[in-house]
Amino acid sequence: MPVLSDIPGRVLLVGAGKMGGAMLEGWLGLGLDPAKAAVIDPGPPPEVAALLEGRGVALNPLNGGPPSVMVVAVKPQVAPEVLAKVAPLAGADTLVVSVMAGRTLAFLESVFPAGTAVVRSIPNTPAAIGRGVTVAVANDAVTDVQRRIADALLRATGGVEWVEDEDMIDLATAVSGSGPAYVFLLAEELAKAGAAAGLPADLADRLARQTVAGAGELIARSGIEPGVLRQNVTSPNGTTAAALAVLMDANRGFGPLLAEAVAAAARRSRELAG
Ligand SMILES: NC(=O)C1=CN([C@@H]2O[C@H](COP(=O)(O)OP(=O)(O)OC[C@H]3O[C@@H](n4cnc5c(N)ncnc54)[C@H](O)[C@@H]3O)[C@@H](O)[C@H]2O)C=CC1
Ligand SMILES: O=C(O)[C@@H]1CCC=N1
Repeated sequence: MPVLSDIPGRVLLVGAGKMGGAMLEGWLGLGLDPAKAAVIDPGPPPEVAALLEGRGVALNPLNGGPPSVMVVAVKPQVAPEVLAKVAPLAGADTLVVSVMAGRTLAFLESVFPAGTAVVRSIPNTPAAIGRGVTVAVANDAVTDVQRRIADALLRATGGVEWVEDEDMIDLATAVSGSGPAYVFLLAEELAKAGAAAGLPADLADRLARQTVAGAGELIARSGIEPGVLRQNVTSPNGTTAAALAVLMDANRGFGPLLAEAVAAAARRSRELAG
């Protein structure tokens, strides 16, 4: 696997918000030369602006020649307008890596010259602490070397799963791309339920956060399947069994609710294709 310091030429990041900023931080942390990175963004958030200034990464450079990689991390809704402006900066050998939800390989190929190498991917926000997971698909123009470069850039924020079938990206968006929000909602609602049941609200909040964080870490570190970890909490006819009878209800439990949520997110991803 190439290390980031080996990437030839420049890496141009278009859109350095939550996701683009987290990726850039990961790249610089893993050895990408700041002089070989550049950002196009009319208004990056203050913490990203500070990172750019602190590390000497060029913001909105007027020249520099075609980058070897252009990473696109603007909102999918503004993609046509933004890409119309930045596409001319790409050269024949530029690899385009998109992290935009919904925007398809066909859309991206329509914006850049025929034959442009394009990777469509979907990361998630634990990328900010190097614990993200990204699912990626490459078009036929992507060379082996370019795929390894894309892999190294995406892997700077966590794991990477490559798929061959682009339809999997909409489904992955609904599971891992949006998934952190489902887990954060669980922490919010668990705290609320605890407070409603009579715990002091601040204690309920601390217990819920620590429970979600600790349970996630246990999955990560133990390597034990979530179903087995669940059973390890569940004493026969005990308190957990009483709660799970509600949460695992075939009609109104987590199962059917999450299936509906995942289907809604995947549908929205397909709508964003534009
Ligand atoms: N936040 C998330 O959980 C995930 C986001 N994504 C994708 O990442 C992309 C970015 O999302 P976020 O970082 O959350 O949004 P964000 O709003 O934090 O960042 C977008 C950035 O684009 C910049 N921007 C706006 N107009 C621009 C222009 N004309 N040229 C260059 N930059 C411009 C904004 O100033 C902002 O810094 C989206 O396409 C989203 O679908 C993908 C997976 C997860
Ligand atoms: O909500 C969204 O559209 C983006 C994509 C996945 C997570 N956030």
